[in-house]
Amino acid sequence: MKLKQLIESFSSLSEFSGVDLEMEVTGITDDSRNVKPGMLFVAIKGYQFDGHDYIRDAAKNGASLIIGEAVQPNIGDTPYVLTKNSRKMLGQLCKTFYGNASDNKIVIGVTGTNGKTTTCYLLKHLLEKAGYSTSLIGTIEYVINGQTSKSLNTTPSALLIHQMMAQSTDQVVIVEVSSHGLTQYRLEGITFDYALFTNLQHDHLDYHHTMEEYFEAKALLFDKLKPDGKAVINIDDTWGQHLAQRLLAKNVETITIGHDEKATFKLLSKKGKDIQVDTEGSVETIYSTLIGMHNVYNLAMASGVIVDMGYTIDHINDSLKDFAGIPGRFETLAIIDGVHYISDYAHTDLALQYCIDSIRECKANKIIHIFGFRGNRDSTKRVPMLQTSHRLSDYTILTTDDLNGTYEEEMKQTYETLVEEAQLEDHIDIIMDRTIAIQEAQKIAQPGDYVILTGKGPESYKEEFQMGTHSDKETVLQLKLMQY
Ligand SMILES: CC(=O)N[C@H]1[C@@H](OP(=O)(O)OP(=O)(O)OC[C@H]2O[C@@H](n3ccc(=O)[nH]c3=O)[C@H](O)[C@@H]2O)O[C@H](CO)[C@@H](O)[C@@H]1O[C@H](C)C(=O)N[C@@H](C)C(=O)N[C@H](CCC(=O)O)C(=O)O
Ligand SMILES: Nc1ncnc2c1ncn2[C@@H]1O[C@H](COP(=O)(O)OP(=O)(O)OP(=O)(O)O)[C@@H](O)[C@H]1O
Repeated sequence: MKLKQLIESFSSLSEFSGVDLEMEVTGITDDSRNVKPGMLFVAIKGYQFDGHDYIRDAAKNGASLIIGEAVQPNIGDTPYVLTKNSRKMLGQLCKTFYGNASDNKIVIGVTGTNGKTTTCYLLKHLLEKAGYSTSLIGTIEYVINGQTSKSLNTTPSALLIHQMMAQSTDQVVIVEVSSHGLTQYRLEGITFDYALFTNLQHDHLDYHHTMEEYFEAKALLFDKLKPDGKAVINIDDTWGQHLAQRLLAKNVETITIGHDEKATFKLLSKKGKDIQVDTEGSVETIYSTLIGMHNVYNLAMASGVIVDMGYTIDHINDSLKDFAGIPGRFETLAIIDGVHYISDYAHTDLALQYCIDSIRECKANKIIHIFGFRGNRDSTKRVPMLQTSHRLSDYTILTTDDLNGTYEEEMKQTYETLVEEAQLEDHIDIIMDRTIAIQEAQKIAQPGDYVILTGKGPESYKEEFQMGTHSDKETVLQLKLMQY
């Protein structure tokens, strides 16, 4: 594609003055190692590396044009464009290079602290049952045209996301939208038909610093709605209420979900797993297959979209009958000697509350909760999470999650301090080897008890443990084998 075609939609072309606009651009990358002759290289100042340090490598590899935020480096004949925001520029260029793909599909973005993955999988299932082919880009995997690949980020880089959008021949693309992705312009140039907000809870404050900053990051998704795009907001969440008010003031069509009298998709009551809803005057029941109040919200959010697309609650009920659930989201790993082993990806205080309450819904005798905190991540959520675990479960075992470079001994000391700070004395233990912690739980559990493992979900262990297993599921299945 010629450079002039690539930038013709830009409002200002002054940055490109002096550059040959007739040049052919054969590809775009922000990684010097991937530059091939004729490609355009965008230098990004990152958290780990600075792409500007690799500009000479990119030129040596044959880049036709280099774009960056630093003053012109000495790179011989290779033209250089100075821009204010390389990340944004990367998204804008990719949008045109990959054919404005999101403009021509139904694109649904789901953001919020918790429930993104679950809501996305519910949406995928309900849409496929309605006959739509559906791509999914999220935390667990990327699924494009039925082909699955490993997820690198919940929201991938602008380059990857535009490439996947173009590659997808599916009618719908569902995107899990992280606040990191939004603030890093990974979604620049992507437009949405539906944008969903599940909730905002205390998390990622190592990155966003304050809840207000975190909220504003999430709110950026709603600026990316197509002109006739719609917002779907959980207004039982106070941040959701705030967002809905803001969007309604801007005349953005907004579907509100919640118990509030004013909600467009009103939640009336929950009996067991069944949810009674009022969709603009018509009261119906959704026969859910999912446990827990949090999943009432997730299902209501997905249903809000499906109903708006013209499908009935009957369609939702028929479709839910064979919904298989989601790996590591309240997943039963095994039942050994009458003891249930559950894996859940809860990593906030409220998620833990929902998760442990869900086990109570299953009529558990005793609940043994095993979890840990990630090294070098938001530490302000640790005390409330520990207090919640101790209050709602019968026995808490603190163990290792990903250490992310923190020494195990240091994390152990952190745990000891946390236990002291939270003034917890009984029914709590610290066992740093995650596999041994699970084995110890097995020793004390009785038939009818539940052992709940939170934090890791289906993810592989980053650390090595005594049993040599690589995930909570493998550990539990190994214990089952050892038993018989
Ligand atoms: C801190 C952070 O968010 N980093 C993300 C960011 O990396 P970055 O842009 O800072 O990249 P970098 O590695 O410092 O490199 C800078 C530049 O130098 C270039 N480079 C580097 C080396 C070289 O030889 N040549 C070269 O050109 C790189 O290609 C890059 O363009 O952009 C990358 C591409 O989009 C992301 O993969 C990467 O995610 C890292 C791996 C990460 O762990 N991020 C987490 C915090 C995250 O984003 N999480 C959210 C989910 C959060 C949730 O649970 O809700 C997510 O969306 O995944
Ligand atoms: N609507 C919700 N409200 C609060 N907690 C929830 C909700 N939905 C799920 N959870 C809890 O959060 C955990 C993660 O759920 P899910 O993967 O759907 O969220 P997520 O937003 O995609 O998180 P991540 O991006 O970290 O994967 C679940 O295992 C459950 O404990």
